[in-house]
Amino acid sequence: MSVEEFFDRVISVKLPEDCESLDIIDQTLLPGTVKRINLRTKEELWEAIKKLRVRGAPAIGVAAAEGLAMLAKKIDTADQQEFYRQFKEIADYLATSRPTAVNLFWALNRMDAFCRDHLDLPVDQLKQELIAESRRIREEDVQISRNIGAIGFKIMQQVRKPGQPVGILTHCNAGTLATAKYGTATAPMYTALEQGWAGTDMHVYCDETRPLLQGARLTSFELYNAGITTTLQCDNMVSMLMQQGRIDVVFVGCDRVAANGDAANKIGTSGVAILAKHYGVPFYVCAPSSTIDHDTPTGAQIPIEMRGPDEVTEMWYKERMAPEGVDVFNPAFDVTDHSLITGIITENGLLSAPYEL
Ligand SMILES: CSC[C@H]1O[C@H](OP(=O)(O)O)[C@H](O)[C@@H]1O
Repeated sequence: MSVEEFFDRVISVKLPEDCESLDIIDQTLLPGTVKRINLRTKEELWEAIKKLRVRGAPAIGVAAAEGLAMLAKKIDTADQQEFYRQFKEIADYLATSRPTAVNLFWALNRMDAFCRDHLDLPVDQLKQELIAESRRIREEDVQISRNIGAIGFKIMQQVRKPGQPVGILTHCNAGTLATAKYGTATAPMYTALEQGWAGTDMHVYCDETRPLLQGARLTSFELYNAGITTTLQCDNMVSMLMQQGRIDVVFVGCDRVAANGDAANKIGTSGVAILAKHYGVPFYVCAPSSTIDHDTPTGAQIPIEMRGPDEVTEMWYKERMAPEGVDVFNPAFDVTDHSLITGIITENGLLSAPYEL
């Protein structure tokens, strides 16, 4: 299967030409079942984001933009003010689905601003323009990933030991499934393939990423199917991999970068960063500039989504693996201090400390 065929198979969000629904791969069923579902209402889209059927900061942004355009097309009025009232009501509702990934709010705000700036148009024409704007957000995300991939591929070439595949560790899924196409943390790997590297020129170690196992279910699924040498490990095995010298570089995605460079990403990322610092492994955050939140001064102000206990105690087990009623701590993200980040790879270039974003 070619890289392009692979992308076509796993593209996570699609807005069909008729714009009657938003079609997503239900990521909660992966890797065992690749099933596309058609979202037609704001409630279905909200639930899909909340339950991580569509997930990953950039993919959530694209889904929100294209989903909002799809829902706006169904608003039944010719009056611009009434159209905007209903449009804004949908956007505000979608904004309540998840709190941490800033791309959700960035995309909704961009669509809202576009709508307000074009309210002079007849409603039917405005609907088409909103669809076009949402597709621009998608295409921009593809180009953003390409730019991140090009920078990350250069880093891979720099850290590769002679005669060996470059050892890469990643946490969670910041791949094709989390974006419009190339991923962010995986963009360097896919770029390497497009630049003629063989899958055996790199060896990617995927953290399973408890409790929702995005690394096991999604990243290893993506990379293994793309023909890249892939190893899956439990999150508590990272130290040994680094101690054995197997990891040359860490690439992770992110959900929000604060103005001082602190980065929120999937829970467990900050631990990886601390280990990388200890073992002298370069640690890069791959961040579309839309993920950088200039209005949030430090990581301490980033809202961290807290999720339910079942994801920890019983979601993946035949029997409960903890006593009924035990208290469970289940933050979906943590914040990596900027002092632990070697560089932030954005579509506009590689940012290094001190971060003044
Ligand atoms: C391309 S960044 C994706 C980012 O989003 C993931 O969170 P979730 O699976 O809860 O949506 C994770 O933090 C990834 O790094």
